[in-house]
Amino acid sequence: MSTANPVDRPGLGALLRPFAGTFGLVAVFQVIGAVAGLAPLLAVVELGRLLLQPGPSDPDRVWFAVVAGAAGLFVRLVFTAASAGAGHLLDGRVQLSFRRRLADRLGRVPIGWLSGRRTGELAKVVGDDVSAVHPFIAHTPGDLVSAFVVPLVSLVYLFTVDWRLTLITLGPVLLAIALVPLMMTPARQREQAEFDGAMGRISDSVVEFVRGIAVVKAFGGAGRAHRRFRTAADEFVTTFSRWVRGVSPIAAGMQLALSPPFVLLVVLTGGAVLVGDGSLAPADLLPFLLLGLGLTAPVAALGHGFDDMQAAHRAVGRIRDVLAVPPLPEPAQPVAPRGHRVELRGVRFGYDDGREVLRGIDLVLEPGTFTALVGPSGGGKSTLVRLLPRFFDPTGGAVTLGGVDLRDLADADRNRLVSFVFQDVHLLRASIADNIALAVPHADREAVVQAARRAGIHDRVVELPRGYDSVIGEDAGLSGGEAQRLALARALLADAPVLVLDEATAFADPRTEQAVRRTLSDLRGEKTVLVIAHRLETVADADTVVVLENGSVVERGTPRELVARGGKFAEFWHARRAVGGER
Ligand SMILES: Nc1ncnc2c1ncn2[C@@H]1O[C@H](COP(=O)(O)OP(=O)(O)OP(=O)(O)O)[C@@H](O)[C@H]1O
Repeated sequence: MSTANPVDRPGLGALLRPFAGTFGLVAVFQVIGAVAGLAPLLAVVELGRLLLQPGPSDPDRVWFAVVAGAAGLFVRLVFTAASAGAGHLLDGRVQLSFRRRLADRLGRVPIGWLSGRRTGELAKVVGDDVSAVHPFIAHTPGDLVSAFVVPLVSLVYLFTVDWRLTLITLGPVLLAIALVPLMMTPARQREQAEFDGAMGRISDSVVEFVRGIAVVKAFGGAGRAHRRFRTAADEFVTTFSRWVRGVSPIAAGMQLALSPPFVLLVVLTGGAVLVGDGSLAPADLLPFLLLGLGLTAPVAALGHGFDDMQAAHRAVGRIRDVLAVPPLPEPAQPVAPRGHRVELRGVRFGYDDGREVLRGIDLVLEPGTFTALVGPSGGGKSTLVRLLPRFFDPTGGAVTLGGVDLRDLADADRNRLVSFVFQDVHLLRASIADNIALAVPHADREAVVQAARRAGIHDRVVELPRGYDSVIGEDAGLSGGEAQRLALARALLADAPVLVLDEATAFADPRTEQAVRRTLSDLRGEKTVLVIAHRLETVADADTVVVLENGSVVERGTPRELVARGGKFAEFWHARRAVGGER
């Protein structure tokens, strides 16, 4: 249910713009360091020339060459270290900024979007994906810049020595570049796409298998699950060999062309011919042998770290996807609610697939009333109740609270007025007491215990080794139903006048069912309750029953009226009665 629209994705350039100055500095340092790195090579060339020439050599010039070479080496060390240091500091700042932006965005996206994602998926984006950007920021720009500048400077120098041998020295690089288009033919691209697809299918089948391992083991489907993986792996082998067959001759050709022995062979052969016919001084061959090897660096640099770059590119894509999720618009000037009457007017809603799940709902929840929502599975009940705490905004119509559209209400007002208990309860790794007192952090222990009692979870809590101080996930593991009752205690302590809940599993434990039902009926008149009801007792207690089918309200009225009417609700009622009034 990604709501990310590619058009809204912030570009990498926009994300990195605030750091352009530092990027520039890193690149300049790197260039100075890399160019200075040529000095020792040129010093060796100069020394070669001086020492090889007939007669005694000028000691001043020899010393100058040695000192210049050493100075170049020193400058190279200082500037490369400065560039690496600045690059890593920059990386730290970029990662911090990405994480801040992600945290800010995640704090403002619809709760419904968050609850539709696995925690691990978002943790990966904020953690691993941001870290994967490291080579992109700290290494690649500097490496690439120097990989191009150094050969360029070398080429200029070599041209001044002998243009013919320069062209010969460029031969291997040109050969490698000429092979690049062969990597991009439609056939190669098709093979690459098939390869990526096969990789994807393998990881999907592994994830599916691992995720479902408990179910697969319990239902004895291991053979089938393994078979999916085997099929994906077999298919991968075929695709992989086809890909390798197509690409390896070209890759090998490029590697050969760029390899030092081949470059040396070309330079020596060309040099030998030119020296042989007397048009090149033997000492002039030296710079070509030393600098010629460096000319292949840019092409090799393009290949090196390619996987890291690709991984970083994909990671940035996922970061941009999250940053592109439209946040829930916040009112510029929040309007204060008057009371807490809830009204849904012509509410329509569809998830990202575009299918309408709510098709024009009109519903009023008067303060202090108890409304039960019933209807067939998939009718839209959960979607409807989630609109009240603004998990999503309706795509049409409006939900108002205290006469104010939820979109014009300050978050704090909404949170003060509406609390909810749904099935996907999130508990913090904190004490039971802190979890219950989430919305009221200063609540005293007595109030916490009172709320827990009303939610039917107190007896279970005191059984735990450290009672209310037991830390969830460390001292205590709670069942789904227990977690929901804890969430109910949280909601009761928050004491919001509107309570929205899904009773599906809240009452799973028959021992506490009575207590919770009693609490819910105690709330009559005190709170506005909207409950997705699964039990006849709950429905029977309701002031109003609303039957939701296929996204529309098909019946509404008191339970008695609806049974008498003999429609959908009466059908539901009699069917449930027939199975003993249970779910
Ligand atoms: N996050 C989602 N993304 C896309 N479609 C969804 C999402 N959640 C629910 N739906 C679809 O919306 C429709 C209504 O679902 P909803 O959960 O609101 O129904 P429900 O009446 O609460 O069903 P149940 O009683 O089975 O919980 C269903 O067709 C469902 O497939």
